[in-house]
Amino acid sequence: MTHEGSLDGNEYVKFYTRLNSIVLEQVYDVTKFLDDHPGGDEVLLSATGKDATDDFEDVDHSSSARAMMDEFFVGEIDTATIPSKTTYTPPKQPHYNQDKTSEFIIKLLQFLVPLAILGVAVGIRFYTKSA
Ligand code: HEM
Repeated sequence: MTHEGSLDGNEYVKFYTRLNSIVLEQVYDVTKFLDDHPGGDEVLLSATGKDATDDFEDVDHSSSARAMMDEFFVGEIDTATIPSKTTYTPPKQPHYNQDKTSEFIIKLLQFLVPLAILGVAVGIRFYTKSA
């Protein structure tokens, strides 16, 4: 499960908090709450894609704030499935022919073959004329 990305084509922002021990984490999508959050959108954005438990608790949110969270609850994820590091995989490059030798030979043939045909034609004409 990704922590930031696109859901049904709409951008969404999520953070998650610890729930009973460290096995499961609760994921919240706060995209629609960004503009309405009394603490501002910047703190929410800074808490996305990571465990925001401490950030959330540090503020000492009221019980009504905690009740509001249900609205943005997405689901639970197994911490074991969260990658500790996201590795960058570059997009696949089109395959370029690194070996330029075959390209050179083709170019050379494109030049030499018509020349050879012309040579043969001239040769034939020359010999048939003299005969
Ligand atoms: C779905 C998640 C969240 C909800 C529903 C929520 C809701 C609220 C609400 C209702 C308040 C007004 C004060 C109160 O009633 O406690 C508030 C304030 C605040 N919240 Fe959140 N919050 C959420 C997540 C977060 C997170 C993840 C952070 C930190 C990264 C954060 C940081 C703050 C801050 C800094 C304030 C301002 C406190 C102040 O001015 O005294 N909130 N939030």
